[in-house]
Amino acid sequence: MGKYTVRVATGDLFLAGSPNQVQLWLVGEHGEADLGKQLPPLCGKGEFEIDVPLHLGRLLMVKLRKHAVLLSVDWFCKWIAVQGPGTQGEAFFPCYRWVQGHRIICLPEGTARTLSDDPQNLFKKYREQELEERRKVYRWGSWKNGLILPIAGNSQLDLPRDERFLEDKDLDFSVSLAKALKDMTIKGTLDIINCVKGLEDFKKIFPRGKTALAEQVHDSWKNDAFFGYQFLNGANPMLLRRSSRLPARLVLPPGMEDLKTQLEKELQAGSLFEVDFSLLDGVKPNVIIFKQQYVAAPLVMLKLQPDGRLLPMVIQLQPPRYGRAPPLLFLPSDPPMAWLLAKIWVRSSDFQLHQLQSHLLRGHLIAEVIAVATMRSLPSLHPIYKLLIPHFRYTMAINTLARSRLVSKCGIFDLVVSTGSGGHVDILQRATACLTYRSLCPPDDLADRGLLGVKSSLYGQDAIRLWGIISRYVEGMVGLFYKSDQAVKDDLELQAWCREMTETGLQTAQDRGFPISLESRAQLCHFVTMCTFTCTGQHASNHLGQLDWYSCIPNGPSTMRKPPPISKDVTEKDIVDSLPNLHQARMQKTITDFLSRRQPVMVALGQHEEKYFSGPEPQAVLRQFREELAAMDKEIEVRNAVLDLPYEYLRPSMIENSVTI
Ligand SMILES: CCCCC/C=C\C[C@@H](/C=C/C=C\C/C=C\CCCC(=O)O)OO
Ligand SMILES: [Fe+2]
Repeated sequence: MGKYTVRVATGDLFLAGSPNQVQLWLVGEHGEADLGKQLPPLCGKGEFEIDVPLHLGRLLMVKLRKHAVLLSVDWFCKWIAVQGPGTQGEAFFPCYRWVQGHRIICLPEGTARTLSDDPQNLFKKYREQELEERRKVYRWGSWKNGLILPIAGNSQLDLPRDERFLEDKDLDFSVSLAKALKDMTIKGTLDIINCVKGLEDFKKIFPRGKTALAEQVHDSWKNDAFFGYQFLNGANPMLLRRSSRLPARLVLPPGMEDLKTQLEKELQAGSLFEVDFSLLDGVKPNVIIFKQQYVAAPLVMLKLQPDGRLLPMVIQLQPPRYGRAPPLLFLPSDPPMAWLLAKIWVRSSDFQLHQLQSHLLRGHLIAEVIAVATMRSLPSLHPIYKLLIPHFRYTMAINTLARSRLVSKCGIFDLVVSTGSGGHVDILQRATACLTYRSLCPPDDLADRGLLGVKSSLYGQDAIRLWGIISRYVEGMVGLFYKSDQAVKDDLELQAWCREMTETGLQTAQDRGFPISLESRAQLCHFVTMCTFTCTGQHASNHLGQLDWYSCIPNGPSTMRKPPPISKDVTEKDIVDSLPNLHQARMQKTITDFLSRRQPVMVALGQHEEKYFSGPEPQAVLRQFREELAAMDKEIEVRNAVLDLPYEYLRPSMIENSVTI
């Protein structure tokens, strides 16, 4: 018994408060005290003192219930802190979610606990009730067969309120989208008088890139070294791989002996690389306003020069077909327009696989599976929940928007992308079928692609560096709560979480290397590091480059309006007639600029303010994480300062703490 001081923190945004009164209970190990209806939770922080006649002992949780006389108004509660007998300083009860309706909400004290950390089962019932409720609220949906599962819901309003954009994000997204679409409409009306007769006209109509790098793309996109560089450090660094043999599909017609000799020489030297777009082979192209669009499935062979440049050696635009003459091979020595059109076809193919496989699937959709599986399987007391929850912010919301407005029927893909109107779903299904666990873990992925130690792969260097920092952060936290491999095996909540992700969310992905159980602390750390990296660095490295590399339409055509060339007799008009028309180009630029603009409402990696963990040790681990991120950020800044083409997409200060756009 004694005097307790209670502090209540409401969300900072305007709509976070509520006029409703809130009833509080203090739950200790020896008893429970009803504090009655205390201050209405207005914005900001509230505090009150109260005498409690009972001996509560150590405080385990705070319970709260909102009372509405007339109108129930949701309240965003950040946290509650209590000081008094038995709290050893101030006990902290994290919440960081909306309090809705009149249900009693239980907020356990912030110390992370696995089931084995609760030998008296003081929290067992609470954990079970919380998960039972979460499974009702966070339900797996289904968008298309053969894909990993999304959250159920067709719009943000179908999502749990905790997953929807808060008002600042919502306002920024809506206002900037409306402005972008307005600008597109206004400039689009001028397109009636504009016409693109030559490639330079694209530059006149879309004069300036929004960044210094975008400006360089506008100037240098035709250059072979620039073309090769993009496979290392461009918008889509996920397809390049070192050749271990000449690809079977690369049939060299007679007269190409020199090329064969050069390819073999590079192969023997270990400097031959390839980018194979076979995943696009046979994808049904879109028809846009009754006009057939076109898709190809190129193969590019490149050589890594001693100076670090990656130069294209040959482009094959389509795979060989049985019973037909070998496909034409395009060479740097070909007539300039023919070679340029071949490169443009590769760029358009890269746009398709980048946006669908590298960005949407391996960034957005995997992050969503991680988020939904966690919300369905780990209670808020669990250390892995506390570790991962900051990396889920807005992901379900942005993906629901993508499914309803981007890859939906009559969405952006149908309107302006050559793989729209169903081809995009086919590509997602094919990409899902070959999605491996190793490919989501840069140390394994880069090893498998022969990119470890390649100095000109800045993406690779930064990805490995960031993976290491995240890995140490995860190990630091896991080490606090799991003292043996057996403790990992014995954690039934953790095992259920892993299985829910792999078997349900990822749709029996154990066939592709994903674990369905966690047998050791090392395996747990690797898995949680993959989750954290995917929600942060993986998405950022495939999202941020759009602004730089796709603002120059010929460098990333979202569609092609003529079939791939079957001769080298190519004119500039053939190229212009193949590229997106002005309306398509303007829409592409509008959407990619809108999506990839630097987000004003943004939490950078590791910089979340929410305090989910109580206790000095987890805070120390988080502090160390932030120090390592800051060091990496500074070193990238110094490195980039002397580079003609700076690589920024894995700079910690540029990486969002979750997938939010
Ligand atoms: C043409 C670019 C396509 C990029 C697709 C890749 C990943 C998904 C993207 C998320 C987008 C989410 C929502 C988009 C919402 C609205 C776009 C405007 C459509 C409209 O005008 O209705 O990653 O950033
Ligand atoms: Fe994105």
